Amino acid sequence: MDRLVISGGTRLRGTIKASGAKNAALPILASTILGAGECELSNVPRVVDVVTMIKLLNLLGCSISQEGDRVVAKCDQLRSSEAPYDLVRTMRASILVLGPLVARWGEATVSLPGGCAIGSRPVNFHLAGLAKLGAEVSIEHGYIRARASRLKGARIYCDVSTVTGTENLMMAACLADGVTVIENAAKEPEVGDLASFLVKRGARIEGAGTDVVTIEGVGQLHGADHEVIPDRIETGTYLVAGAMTRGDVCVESCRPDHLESLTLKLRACGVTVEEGKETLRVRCDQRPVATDIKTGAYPAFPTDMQAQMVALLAISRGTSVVTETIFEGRFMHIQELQRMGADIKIEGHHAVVTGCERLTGAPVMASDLRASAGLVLAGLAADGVTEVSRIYHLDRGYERLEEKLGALGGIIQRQKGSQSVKIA
Ligand SMILES: CC(=O)N[C@H]1[C@@H](OP(=O)(O)OP(=O)(O)OC[C@H]2O[C@@H](n3ccc(=O)[nH]c3=O)[C@H](O)[C@@H]2O)O[C@H](CO)[C@@H](O)[C@@H]1O
Ligand SMILES: C=C(OP(=O)(O)O)C(=O)O
Repeated sequence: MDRLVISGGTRLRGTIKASGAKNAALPILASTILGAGECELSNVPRVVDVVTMIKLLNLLGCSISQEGDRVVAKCDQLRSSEAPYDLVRTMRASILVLGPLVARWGEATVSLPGGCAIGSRPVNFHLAGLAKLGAEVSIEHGYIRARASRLKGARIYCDVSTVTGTENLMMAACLADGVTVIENAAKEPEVGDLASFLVKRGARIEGAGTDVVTIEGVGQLHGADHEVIPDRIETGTYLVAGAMTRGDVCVESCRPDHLESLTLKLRACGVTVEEGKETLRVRCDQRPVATDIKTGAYPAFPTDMQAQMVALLAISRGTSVVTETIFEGRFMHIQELQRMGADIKIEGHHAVVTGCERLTGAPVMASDLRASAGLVLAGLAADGVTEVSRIYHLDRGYERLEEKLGALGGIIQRQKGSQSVKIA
């Protein structure tokens, strides 16, 4: 298994470009099932989750090819309506083929996503919503089975705002008879990006990006071209890296308006943040100061940036309270940060972080995608060498991470399998 070996203590400086958003590209790719006609997508990140989604769609009968950041997709016929456990267990977002398959082909068999290191992640709202749209839904032998000769528009209220749940139901409703209204819909920018793509393909959707989305079903969707929005979590990760290493980092081709909850908190920590139209630059020449963080649904502070901010607060002046409200098991990075000298106590869904002057490099183990990112940032700011193992989690969602950090002056190398790397 690959590991990252990081020699900490270098101030990161320079400019890098944001990649396309994984969490927008995945539902957009899944939505290609909804109609015939070629779709050309650009700014698609080259990450393992995208490769997995393309593999799954090809298995179902779509024809998808990727070259660089461009993907050409066509879905004229279906070979299978089953998303097998082997693929779904590696990527929870595979659940996103459920709504499109039922809507276009009348049936779907999708493995229930496996357990995940960030807590229980039920899909009950996806299933209840599909049932409201008239699908017959059951769970058999670990698989969700859904059938409907034609879905029918309905009013769907989600008790909790769910990102992939909203996306699944919005896609399904595009081909339903009549009007669907999703209430307490997720407002994340990735939901809005999916809706823009669907509208280009002939869907009738209003209100995406607000908590009430209205979809009027149409007979079919056609092909369209689309550029995926920049990845706000990847952007945020590099900004926090700049701040933690007392550096000067600029991320280009990003969306500052999608990152306001983060830039507000970075400023509260004493970091200088400059916003351009499509750029964000952070500068920090002293120890950041403590601030409290509470994760929540967009536009609140993203849970996907929590681990990275905990790493920053671990070296800040003062004590911060970090409250995780979305996933109960999303503090796995804390135990590893403690191994690097961080002073953090977990009290239920709060982490009390008392900043220390310096972290010290150590071997640490990644438990999920953003926990891994938090550990990499801690390693960049720490004294000495940090080895982050199980980085297959990182590869799910960060494109060319070592290359981008290396371009900023970070000393970071990938160690393949049992190979050992010496860092001067
Ligand atoms: C591929 C993708 O876009 N992943 C993102 C998506 O995940 P994902 O869409 O899985 O997360 P949700 O928005 O669904 O989860 C939000 C909350 O709702 C709960 N819930 C969700 C669905 C359901 O049927 N029942 C239920 O109880 C979850 O347990 C969680 O507590 O949003 C999360 C929250 O911003 C992010 O961390 C993930 O990066
Ligand atoms: C949790 C994440 O992804 P997923 O929902 O695909 O597990 C993430 O992107 O941080």
